[in-house]
Amino acid sequence: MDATAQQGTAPQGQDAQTLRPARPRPLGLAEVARLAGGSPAPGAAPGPEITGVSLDSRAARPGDLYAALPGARVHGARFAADARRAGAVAVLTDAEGQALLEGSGPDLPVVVSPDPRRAVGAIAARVYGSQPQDGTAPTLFAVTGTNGKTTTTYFTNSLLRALGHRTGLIGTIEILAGEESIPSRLTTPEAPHVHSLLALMRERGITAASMEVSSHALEFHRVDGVRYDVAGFTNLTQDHLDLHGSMEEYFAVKAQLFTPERTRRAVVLVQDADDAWGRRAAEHARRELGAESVAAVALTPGALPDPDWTLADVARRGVGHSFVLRHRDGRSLRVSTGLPGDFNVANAALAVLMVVASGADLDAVQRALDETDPLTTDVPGRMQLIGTEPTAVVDFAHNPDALRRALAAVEPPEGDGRVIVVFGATGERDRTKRPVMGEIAARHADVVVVTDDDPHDEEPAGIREEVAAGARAAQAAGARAAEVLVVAPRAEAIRAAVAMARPGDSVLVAGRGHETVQEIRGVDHPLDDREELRAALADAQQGRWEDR
Ligand SMILES: CC(=O)N[C@H]1[C@@H](OP(=O)(O)OP(=O)(O)OC[C@H]2O[C@@H](n3ccc(=O)[nH]c3=O)[C@H](O)[C@@H]2O)O[C@H](CO)[C@@H](O)[C@@H]1O[C@H](C)C(=O)N[C@@H](C)C(=O)N[C@H](CCC(=O)O)C(=O)O
Ligand SMILES: Nc1ncnc2c1ncn2[C@@H]1O[C@H](COP(=O)(O)OP(=O)(O)OP(=O)(O)O)[C@@H](O)[C@H]1O
Repeated sequence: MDATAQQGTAPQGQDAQTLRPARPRPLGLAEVARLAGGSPAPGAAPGPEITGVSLDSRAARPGDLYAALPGARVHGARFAADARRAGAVAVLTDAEGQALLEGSGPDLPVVVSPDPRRAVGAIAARVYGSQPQDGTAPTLFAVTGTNGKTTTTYFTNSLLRALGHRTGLIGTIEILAGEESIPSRLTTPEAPHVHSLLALMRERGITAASMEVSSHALEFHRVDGVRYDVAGFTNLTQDHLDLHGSMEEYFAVKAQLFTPERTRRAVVLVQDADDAWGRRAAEHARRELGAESVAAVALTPGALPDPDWTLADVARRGVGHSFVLRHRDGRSLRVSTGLPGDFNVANAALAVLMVVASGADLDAVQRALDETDPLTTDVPGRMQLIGTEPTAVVDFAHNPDALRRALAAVEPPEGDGRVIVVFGATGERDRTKRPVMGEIAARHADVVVVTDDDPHDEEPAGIREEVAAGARAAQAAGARAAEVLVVAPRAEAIRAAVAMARPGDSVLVAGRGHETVQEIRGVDHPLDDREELRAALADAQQGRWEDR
């Protein structure tokens, strides 16, 4: 999977980078310097007021402050001349950037800050007026956690719409700030885009918005200057250790969202008594925000000693589930979702309780749930059912926990069908999860077909081998898988899986979900798992007819 894949159906040229609110609030450089905790560089002319912010020269617009940030590969100061050509009127940078600009930099006023990335959010919030305290800003929901963010934001949005809101959305699949879908390149956009989108939503009369907040977003200050009305925590399991180094650090970054600076209220899911991260998230949120501002949710009995809400009466309803949410004061809600997987029970519970935490009337929420079934909304590439004989599902599971749960969700009910899984691992990202995912596949599937995900600049065969090694080791230790195959390219692997499948089997194509391009050595190749799976199923069907 690759969060940078382009999606959506917006008119050409519209994306989070180009959309800006119509009425920015011009800001003088002295104020910029104050917000940045820095100072205008010696000798800099007072400079004009800024009307926008960009941290990428390629997205700079006339009147912008160009934030020239130190990057992993290069310092943004190297692109200050490009930003100026695009119309930027001032530069915000650090001491290293200032040194780079001296002599060869463009003739623009420079504000020097000890930590310019940290300042961008506050400046963008001011210049775009993204969250004024006059009641015109949309009620804002954030969802964080390793898995379930996209699904939960779609559920939240759908329920809010059922309650009569005009809604906005910012996430991995798309951005909705009006009628059209805007392509999304990141799960959480950069701070200037977050603030400009929130301001745009306000201008467009959107009354409630949900957004995904990734750990990258918190680490890179992308949501600084935003205060949410309700923040939700789905779960924490292994992912992104390449960025965070350890689970402890990963948790610490996520926990930042549950502080008074960033949210008024919180809803935290705790899976079971072994869910140490969920418990810690609940304790942390209660400590930071006050117990009365936190709804801690026990998804199973004993998950928490003192839950605010508990989940009860979970029952299958079609491919999905129905369940009841009970508050310790006796209030309750009947909820159902048509999306498969026990994890979608958790996502649905979180969405409903976030809306309740925002102040929605419980009876109105119950009516909306009963009358419009809002949690049966489609979520592209998330447990998306492509065929029924065999059961053929495309899912975005791209880390160990998600893969394990997605495999459990496609288990044939009678137990006589097989589970066939096709998946790979992303190049240049968390290598430690490759053998772990291989092992999980071998333990929960009968046939494992290892293939490519987004290799990026890494050698694909090596990635496949690391995944397959985990599967084979588990197989040797007696795991369920009868076969472990390595097939590339991915379209071939999908065909191979479908060719093997009998009508009672399940085929899960995991890892890429809604994505429509595969990036190999800097080149995007069109590839949509849903189309490939559909085509393979149609061909197999045709073959069966011809054999008759
Ligand atoms: C690993 C990571 O997150 N990197 C982020 C980081 O990039 P970087 O430090 O490598 O930047 P760089 O290429 O060295 O460039 C330095 C600076 O020069 C600027 N620049 C660069 C070139 C140019 O022509 N003009 C220009 O202005 C860049 O905008 C940057 O500010 O800073 C950039 C902006 O300052 C981010 O856009 C970039 O995110 C990249 C695009 C990315 O792909 N991030 C992914 C991993 C990500 O954030 N994913 C999470 C979700 C993950 C998940 O849950 O699965 C997400 O929220 O999407
Ligand atoms: N609550 C959950 N717990 C565990 N796994 C989940 C949960 N919800 C969804 N999943 C699995 O994780 C995959 C990704 O789901 P979703 O896109 O909703 O999460 P996400 O947090 O937005 O992921 P990403 O940040 O990578 O975009 C799904 O396709 C499914 O396999």
